[in-house]
Amino acid sequence: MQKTTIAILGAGAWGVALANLATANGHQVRLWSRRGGQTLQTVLQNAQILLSAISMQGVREVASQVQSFPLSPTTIFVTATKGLDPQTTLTPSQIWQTAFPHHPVVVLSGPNLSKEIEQSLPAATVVASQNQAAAELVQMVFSSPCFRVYTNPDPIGVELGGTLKNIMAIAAGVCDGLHLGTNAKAALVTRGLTEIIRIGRSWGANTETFYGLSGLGDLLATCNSPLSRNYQVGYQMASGKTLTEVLADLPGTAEGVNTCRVLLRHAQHHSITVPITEQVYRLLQGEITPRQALEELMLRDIKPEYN
Ligand SMILES: NC(=O)c1ccc[n+]([C@@H]2O[C@H](COP(=O)([O-])OP(=O)(O)OC[C@H]3O[C@@H](n4cnc5c(N)ncnc54)[C@H](O)[C@@H]3O)[C@@H](O)[C@H]2O)c1
Ligand SMILES: O=P(O)(O)OC[C@H](O)CO
Repeated sequence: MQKTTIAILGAGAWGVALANLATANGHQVRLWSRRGGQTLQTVLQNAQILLSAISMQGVREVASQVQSFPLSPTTIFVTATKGLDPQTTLTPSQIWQTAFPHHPVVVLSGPNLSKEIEQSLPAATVVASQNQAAAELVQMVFSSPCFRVYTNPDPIGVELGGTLKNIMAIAAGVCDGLHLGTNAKAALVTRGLTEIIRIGRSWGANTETFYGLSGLGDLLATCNSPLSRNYQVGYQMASGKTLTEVLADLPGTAEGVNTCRVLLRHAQHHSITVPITEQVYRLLQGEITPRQALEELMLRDIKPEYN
């Protein structure tokens, strides 16, 4: 395929892993970090694809910085961030689309623990956009024998799958940290998926998307791997550490911590029942212990599985 010029914003674990995948395919990749190297203007010059792998806390600020520089009208935006904006509850793709209404925006999300991808272990992901041609171009850019990329027409569903599973991964870490067993973990992850779907539908996502790689796939990866920073938050809190202690030693960002707060606000505003999110929030706030969170979930009113 033709070689593409790609600007990757955010040189953290995920930005670097994605940069390596595109470089290995022969594309020209420029990586930007707020902590040095090339200027944003230089990195953006002639970029056909602008990929953001910035943590949620920086997305709005960086999107507004990018607005000050000239871009080709055909530049495709790709967002790989898994979070929700605390001020607006917008998703990262909604922020980029609002800032650049005439450009195609593609969401890249899936079961992608960066440490495994850096070792060239096999993995799959999803690129989702309402602009199919843009999604297909991004698919070509990143596909390789060890990284299989699927397209999907439901960007909000793909994005929310990756974002909401972080809260469930914190809960799964607690479950394993308390040694609650395989039955408990299966129940938690399955009810977690139900909760994700309930929220996702309120955002306009397709239910089916949550059964795919970016939903169930990412949920399984993150809830079962000690490589996940979100899982580590829950696991270490179950071992008696405070959130502050865990975050002090955590390598990189655990987006689920902030997502939980933003999501709970959204759920309360729209009267959506989110029992797992609620208990994770209270645990992160230091209001309850991991054991109390478990009791709260087990002692809820009994009910039909689906309603
Ligand atoms: N690491 C993974 O395995 C992985 C996989 C898929 C998706 N993600 C998602 O990708 C995003 C980044 O994750 P990561 O693991 O690379 O995190 P990280 O903490 O390693 O890196 C975050 C990057 O964002 C930058 N950043 C943060 N605030 C900024 C600001 N205000 N202005 C400019 N830059 C800012 C940091 O400098 C850093 O380069 C997260 O949303 C995460 O959920 C991570
Ligand atoms: O380390 P985490 O918990 O941010 O998870 C990384 C990816 O989102 C897994 O797909």
